[in-house]
Amino acid sequence: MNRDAALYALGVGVCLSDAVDGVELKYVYHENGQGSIKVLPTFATLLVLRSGASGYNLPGLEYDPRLLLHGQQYIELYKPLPSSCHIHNIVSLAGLHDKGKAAILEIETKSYEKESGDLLCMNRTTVFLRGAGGFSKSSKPFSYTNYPMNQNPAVKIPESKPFSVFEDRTQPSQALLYRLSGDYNPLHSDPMVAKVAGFSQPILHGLCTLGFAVRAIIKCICRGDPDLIKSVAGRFLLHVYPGETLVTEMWLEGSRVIYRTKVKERKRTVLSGYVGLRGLTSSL
Ligand SMILES: CCCCCCCCCCCCC/C=C/C(=O)SCCNC(=O)CCNC(=O)[C@H](O)C(C)(C)COP(=O)(O)OP(=O)(O)OC[C@H]1O[C@@H](n2cnc3c(N)ncnc32)[C@H](O)[C@@H]1OP(=O)(O)O
Repeated sequence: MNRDAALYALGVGVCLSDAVDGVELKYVYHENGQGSIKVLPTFATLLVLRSGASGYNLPGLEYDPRLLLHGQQYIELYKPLPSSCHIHNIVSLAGLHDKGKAAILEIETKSYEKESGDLLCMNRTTVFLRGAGGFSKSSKPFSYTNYPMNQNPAVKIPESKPFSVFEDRTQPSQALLYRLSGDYNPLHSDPMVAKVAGFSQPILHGLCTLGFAVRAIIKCICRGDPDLIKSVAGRFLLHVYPGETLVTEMWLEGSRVIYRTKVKERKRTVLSGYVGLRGLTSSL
């Protein structure tokens, strides 16, 4: 897993503009005799891929996998992720909604460390299935959720000036590097597949964009300490093309950071959400 964690870190832009970055080198290299590298909290999103399932199969729900988009991600972290362990996942249905033009499916995955039996993290993945809605009566569209409203990633962005802003340029090859962490969906690598899905070229994985945004928060708000991250919520609002520049704006609201990520070249918001922090004691 050490190698997986380092490969993931490179995929979400660690040391992209500075190969000896003082706060990020620890994610890819263990200096000073450290036994292992530090694992980024958003590495938790990859643990979901270890469930072994290749699709979302729900009897009666038909959809075209080529039109599937990642809609939202919610993560709870219960302890820092170890750099090496075996994972046992428990997967359940957290939500299903008929939006007419689309169906929204929410899958919850709890990841346990096999050796200790400890619950490491929970991921709630929302997928937006374009063209798969309309399976219930339009007078009362079906909607089921099994989690509290305060875990909804949709946020209201403050009107005040952001507390901090961080800019990072993704590489044209970013998705090709990120996919090596295990999400091999051809939407991110194959121009023909991307065209069928409605894009002019392959798009970046939503979880890659989220990884860039959370790294920005760790740098600017957590003073480089990834263990301060308790939860992460993000809603993917628009696709990102590899090579575009991500600008993440951050606002502090108590123990939460509200954030918004824009693509600089197109001046469009692509992601927004919040990050829950633990133990942020000193004033910033
Ligand atoms: C057995 C299971 C094992 C578990 C396995 C888990 C595997 C985990 C891997 C998951 C990987 C998934 C594949 C990854 C793919 C990608 O990474 S795709 C790239 C990232 N995503 C994107 O680029 C999407 C960007 N967003 C958009 O393009 C748009 O927001 C949209 C999703 C197309 C929606 O836009 P639009 O059609 O204009 O919607 P609206 O008309 O505004 O809203 C309609 C209703 O839908 C709600 N909604 C809108 N956006 C979202 C969203 N992002 N997430 C959730 N819900 C959304 C919106 O609120 C509306 O609802 P109502 O208000 O009730 O009407």
